Amino acid sequence: MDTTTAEITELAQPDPLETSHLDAWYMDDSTEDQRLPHRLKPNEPVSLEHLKKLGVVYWKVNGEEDPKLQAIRDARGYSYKDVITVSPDKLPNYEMKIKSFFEEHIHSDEEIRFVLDGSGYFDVRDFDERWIRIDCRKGDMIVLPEGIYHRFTLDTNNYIKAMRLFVGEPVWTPINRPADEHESRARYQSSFPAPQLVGAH
Ligand SMILES: CSCCC(=O)C(=O)O
Ligand SMILES: [Fe+2]
Repeated sequence: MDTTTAEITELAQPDPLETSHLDAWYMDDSTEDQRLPHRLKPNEPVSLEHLKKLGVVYWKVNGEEDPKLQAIRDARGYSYKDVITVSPDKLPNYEMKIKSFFEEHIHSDEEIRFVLDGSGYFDVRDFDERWIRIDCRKGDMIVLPEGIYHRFTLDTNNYIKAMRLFVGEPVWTPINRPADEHESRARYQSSFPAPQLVGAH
């Protein structure tokens, strides 16, 4: 059965906040192993609603055959896809790659990942610079917007397999912090401005 344009548009909407579950939390400052959860005690969760304000988009996708995947690709123009496996024995130059994934950086495009297997953490900076850790597992699809400061690490399972999507020819180049003068950073800040804190208390 063909999917109509209206159906594609509907399926590609970010999941309704009340039905989505994505575990995210503010990180502690400990310099212990980056693969540990680094939750605050007590835990300070971060809602999907908050992530949305930072420009992070999320869907739950039920495998590669889920029509939602194709609908999202069609609606957002994700023409390119490949699959990356990050684990000590599957990723060439593993140590170097892992190190560069965890350097705080931005990109001049969205970073789109659909987790096919395993798990890992995407960390993004909040408006006030605090690190938010996002626990991504099988079935989670997230988009980090152009210009957001972020990094990635495996968790203690040391394994993730993810589909990477892109509009057109992929550019994976990280622009390491400081990138405050980069045009993608400026675009990010105008698209997702920090909420006005004056008078908030
Ligand atoms: C989960 S994909 C592996 C990490 C990655 O591709 C990246 O940080 O750019
Ligand atoms: Fe990145």
